Amino acid sequence: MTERVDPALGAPEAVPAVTGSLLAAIDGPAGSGKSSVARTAAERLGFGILDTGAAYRALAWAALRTGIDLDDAAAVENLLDLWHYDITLQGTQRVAVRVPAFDGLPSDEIDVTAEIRDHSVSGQVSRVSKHPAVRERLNAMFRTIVAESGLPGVVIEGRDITTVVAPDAPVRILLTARPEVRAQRRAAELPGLSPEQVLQDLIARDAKDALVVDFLNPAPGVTLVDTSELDFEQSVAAVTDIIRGAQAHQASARPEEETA
Ligand SMILES: Nc1ncnc2c1ncn2[C@@H]1O[C@H](COP(=O)(O)OP(=O)(O)OP(=O)(O)O)[C@@H](O)[C@H]1O
Ligand SMILES: Nc1ccn([C@@H]2O[C@H](COP(=O)(O)O)[C@@H](O)[C@H]2O)c(=O)n1
Repeated sequence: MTERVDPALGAPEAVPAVTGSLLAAIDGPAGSGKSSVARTAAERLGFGILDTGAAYRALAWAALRTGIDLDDAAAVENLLDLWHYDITLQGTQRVAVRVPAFDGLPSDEIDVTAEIRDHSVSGQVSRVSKHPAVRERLNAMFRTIVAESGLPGVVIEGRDITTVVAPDAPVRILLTARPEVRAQRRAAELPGLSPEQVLQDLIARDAKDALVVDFLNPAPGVTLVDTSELDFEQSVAAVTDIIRGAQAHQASARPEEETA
């Protein structure tokens, strides 16, 4: 399912509450398995998955392509006024942006699914995610996407989902692993880079991102899932078990609510 969202419509006062379907919020540092583990868990549960980092990456990609200064909050906000952003919540992930009226860019939608994972974007994305006003706009967009998804459940993953975007979600997980373990796993999918280089990059990005939000320590009520000693399947099972537990709890609480 593809959602087209205009962030300009997502001003804080216009944002629908994140209610209805079961929402599972997952945060974690770079390379902790948010995309892969959370996505597999969501698929097994029949839920949608909203990868919020993809929006920051797409915004950084668009800023780089249009030549604006990523450190200039007003310029990045102006870009948010002009772009359209699409992301799939189910099936193979597809991320697309349309940025009209910029030199050298076609006004039609561009599929950026692969390009936003490039090292050149990963290395610059923290420059757009550091702006509080940009975060507010994107957070409003995320809440709108979830509220309008019509899905029985959505897993939403990022850095500040358990604390800022959906602090009332019935499931809130901080997914983590030791930096060396994360670097080893990430290096296995990036043959050109050594684990040492990947570790340096991960640590540098986490340090920049941690200046803005805390995704290294679980907030009160957030369940810590450390996968350092777990394989992929065990990690997925840990996450799905927590979500299934919340589903069962919600189902058992519902008849009481209805008769109250
Ligand atoms: N428990 C695990 N055991 C083995 N490999 C794992 C485990 N968890 C994640 N991985 C692998 O680690 C790599 C990084 O995971 P992933 O891309 O999902 O992290 P991420 O948190 O989304 O990273 P980023 O924030 O940089 O986008 C992937 O290759 C994934 O398959
Ligand atoms: N909720 C979020 C999600 C992401 N970011 C920023 O985006 C970058 C890319 O995120 P990935 O999950 O794809 O690694 C990340 O480094 C942050 O700068 C964010 O700020 N908040």
